[in-house]
Amino acid sequence: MTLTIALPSKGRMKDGAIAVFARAGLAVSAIGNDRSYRGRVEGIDDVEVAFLSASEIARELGAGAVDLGVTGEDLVRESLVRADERVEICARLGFGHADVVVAVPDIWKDVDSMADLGDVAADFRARHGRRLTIATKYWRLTQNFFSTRHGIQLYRIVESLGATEGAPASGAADIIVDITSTGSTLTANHLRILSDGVILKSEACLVRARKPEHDGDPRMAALLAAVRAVAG
Ligand SMILES: Nc1ncnc2c1ncn2[C@@H]1O[C@H](COP(=O)(O)OP(=O)(O)OP(=O)(O)O)[C@@H](O)[C@H]1O
Ligand SMILES: O=P(O)(O)OC[C@H]1O[C@H](OP(=O)(O)OP(=O)(O)O)[C@H](O)[C@@H]1O
Repeated sequence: MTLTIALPSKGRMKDGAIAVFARAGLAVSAIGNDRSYRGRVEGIDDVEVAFLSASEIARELGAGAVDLGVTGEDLVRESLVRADERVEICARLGFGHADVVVAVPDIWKDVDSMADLGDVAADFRARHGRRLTIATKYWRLTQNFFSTRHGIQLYRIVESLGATEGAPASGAADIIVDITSTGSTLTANHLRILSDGVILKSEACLVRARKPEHDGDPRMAALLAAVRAVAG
């Protein structure tokens, strides 16, 4: 049986993933020309590479359609219900660092923590005639953090697929949940992370689909050992 490794075809994760594999002695090349979405690892015949987008890699790992993949932990935890039952994070790769955070307008001076935000949410309908709204593409992470972790139930998620930080200023939502690395987009949009508002500290990870046939497969053991030796 051929093992399939999914690597990012584009975007932030692509170069870092190829570089980690190269350091691990696994030289990845595209089959055919550079636009090809299939590749191979030089010198290893029964392993194939599929080039996919980072978010697709998370979904394909969850479905068991690929064996190993490199993608962001945020995408794994957002895309998959009970992610730890379906996949294993085998190594943290030391690039693609970004935090998924709860951020509020700077001018909300009295709101520093999730508890403060809970108070605001509880009063919101009485004050404004509607629920507190949160712009995000991270539905699952937001619901888990607000409802399960902090017991905040009175809010509404407004889906945002881009320029999320602009939502409070445009009136599309009151607050946001989004990914940040340098923090400059938040600052430019007059937003502030709550003191306990970091939902997840994400980075690029080597992730394995949990499949029984991997147990005792020397190819899987060798791939994991090689990448782990150079991770971080
Ligand atoms: N500053 C950052 N902003 C956004 N994502 C970042 C940042 N730094 C690291 N990342 C990581 O990169 C991932 C997004 O990468 P990319 O845009 O290539 O993925 P994608 O969602 O598959 O792309 P697309 O939406 O085009 O299909 C994030 O989910 C996160 O893990
Ligand atoms: O904390 P920072 O370093 O400012 O980075 C965070 C920003 O970068 C990403 O957006 P990007 O503009 O790259 O576009 P994208 O939403 O298409 O990923 C992300 O969605 C944030 O908006």
